[in-house]
Amino acid sequence: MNLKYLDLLAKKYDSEEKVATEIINLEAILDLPKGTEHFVSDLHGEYQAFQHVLRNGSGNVKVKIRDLFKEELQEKELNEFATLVYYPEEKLQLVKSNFSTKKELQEWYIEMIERMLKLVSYASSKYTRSKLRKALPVQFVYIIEELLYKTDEFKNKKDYYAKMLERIISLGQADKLIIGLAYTIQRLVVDHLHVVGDIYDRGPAPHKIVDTLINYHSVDIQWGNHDVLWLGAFSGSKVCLANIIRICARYNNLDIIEDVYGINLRPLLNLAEKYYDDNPVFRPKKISGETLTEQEQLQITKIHQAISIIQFKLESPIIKRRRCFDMADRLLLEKVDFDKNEATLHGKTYPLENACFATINPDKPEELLEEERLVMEKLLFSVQHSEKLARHMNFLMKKGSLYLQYNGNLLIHGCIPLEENGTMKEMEIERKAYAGRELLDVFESYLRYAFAHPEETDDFATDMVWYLWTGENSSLFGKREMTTFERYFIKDKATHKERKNPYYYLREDEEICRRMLAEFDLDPDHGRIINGHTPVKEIDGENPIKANGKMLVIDGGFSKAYQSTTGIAGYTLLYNSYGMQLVAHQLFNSKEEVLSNETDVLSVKRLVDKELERKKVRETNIGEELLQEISDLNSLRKHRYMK
Ligand SMILES: O=P(O)(O)OC[C@H]1O[C@](O)(COP(=O)(O)O)[C@@H](O)[C@@H]1O
Ligand SMILES: [Mn+2]
Repeated sequence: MNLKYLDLLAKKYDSEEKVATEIINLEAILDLPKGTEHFVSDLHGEYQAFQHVLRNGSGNVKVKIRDLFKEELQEKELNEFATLVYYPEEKLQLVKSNFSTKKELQEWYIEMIERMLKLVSYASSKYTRSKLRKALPVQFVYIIEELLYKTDEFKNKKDYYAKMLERIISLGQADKLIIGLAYTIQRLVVDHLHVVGDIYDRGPAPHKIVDTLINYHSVDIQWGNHDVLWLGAFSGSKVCLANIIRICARYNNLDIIEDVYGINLRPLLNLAEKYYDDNPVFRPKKISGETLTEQEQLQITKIHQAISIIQFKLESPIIKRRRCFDMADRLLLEKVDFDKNEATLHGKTYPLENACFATINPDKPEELLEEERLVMEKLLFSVQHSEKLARHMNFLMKKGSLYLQYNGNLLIHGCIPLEENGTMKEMEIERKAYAGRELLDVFESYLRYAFAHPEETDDFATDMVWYLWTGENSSLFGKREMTTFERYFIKDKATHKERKNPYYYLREDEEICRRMLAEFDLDPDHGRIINGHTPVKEIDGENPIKANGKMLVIDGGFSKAYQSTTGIAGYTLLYNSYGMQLVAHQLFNSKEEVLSNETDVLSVKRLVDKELERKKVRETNIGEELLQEISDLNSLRKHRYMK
């Protein structure tokens, strides 16, 4: 063992007793049941729905409430109490106005605080006291601990506890205590959160999701193609930047760019006003509940066209300079006959609809107008100087990766590109062929390089980030082509098809999933692959549990825009010491609805697997780290203290 390291360790544990105490503590933790993991994916800016799933722990809070109180409370009371735990601030306001006397309110407070304490105690039963302490609201740690650990066998302290509760109320602290306890409960029911990609795009508040994650006690992220698009823009890729603005315009979310991240869209708007007019296919999508004036709609429609054309222009030079991307068939502007207004794709000629090509020079279709070039320069400058975006993107980098092996499972947003015959698909990058895990590692190293060098905007690494968004071999995209251009301009739906990588049907095959797990050094007998990215169409009877349980697809579509195709409002997954459960969530409208109706959004659980023996911390990733720490401490003990 490295002596310097032992010296360092000896500073922290400077007596034999301290070493022994820590060893005993860590060994005890190893035998505790494994903490609950919570998996979510494809949040797509749906902050409120995400909040709801977090707050109810995918139904876990309700289960615990039921376990504890089903004998003494009616269904209605159980629901009311659950709502108080999910949304304490709002619920307190609603309830308090119902009481006519102070006494009634006081009794209610006492009852709620006692129930909450019971729930905290139950939800924390598999944690150490020290871990629970960290989850308690700091300002009330002392009081809560006193109340939680009241061992009042001799009834000596009865008055003492009653007095304490009374004083909490009379000193006006009851609301704060209830709120603090509610958040403690939310935190205790989930030990660790995995976000399997696609936080950004389509929905209105991805930034609020990221802020929530930044404050979350324990989380990791597997980037989705949409997240990588934002990372790409921040890393200097103008084509990624054009894409994020295009998608925000399409879904009427430009305020994320302007108001949230402080990026000035005025230059783009000026350009758009100059060259574009109304165009039905570029009108912002209408998601229920939103109202826009005609003028606002028109403005967005123009911006949407301006940025889409810039995007298509920016794609061409990249495709040309990066032969290994093998995307020549996506040089779409070159396939257009601007006089006849038609395009020839794969030997077939199609008329173009909704044309808006005023800024295109037919002889050099990829060339940006000077005005367009300047707009993009300015946009990139503000993107790279937005403090808030920097904070959010840095967080995505710090907590994120392309894939993750965690407690025996493989978490990945999209796919592992495969050939039809099930072998790993190769891609040649800078004269070397990569496939499977190696390919993903290479992708990730380019992304990290691009992010670390935002001033390099046209280098290979930055282009590669765009490839991760849209390239055939991208593990995040997993389709042969992205037919954005065709969907805007060609009527024939056959051209809109995006052919999926064979992975998407081969993943039904257990043997293939086993091989992929082995590729990532995971045990095929116990591991599973957890995917997001492709909405599971419950409506059509699609099953999210595939390959005999080796493959779980949890994109049920938080995205409002996609709910009509999936029929539900998202899947999440829970993995506790007893096994794994898939949770299907019914449509979530708003927290106001939950608060007023007391109806929790229905969550249907499906057992994926039941552990024969309760899983312990010892068998987890954290367990492995603890075992290493214990072995280090034992060395310290041997070499420093046993003389
Ligand atoms: O529905 P929209 O906004 O047009 O987006 C469609 C595009 O989104 C994609 O599905 C990628 O987004 P997802 O990762 O959410 O599937 C592309 O394949 C497709 O071209
Ligand atoms: Mn995706």
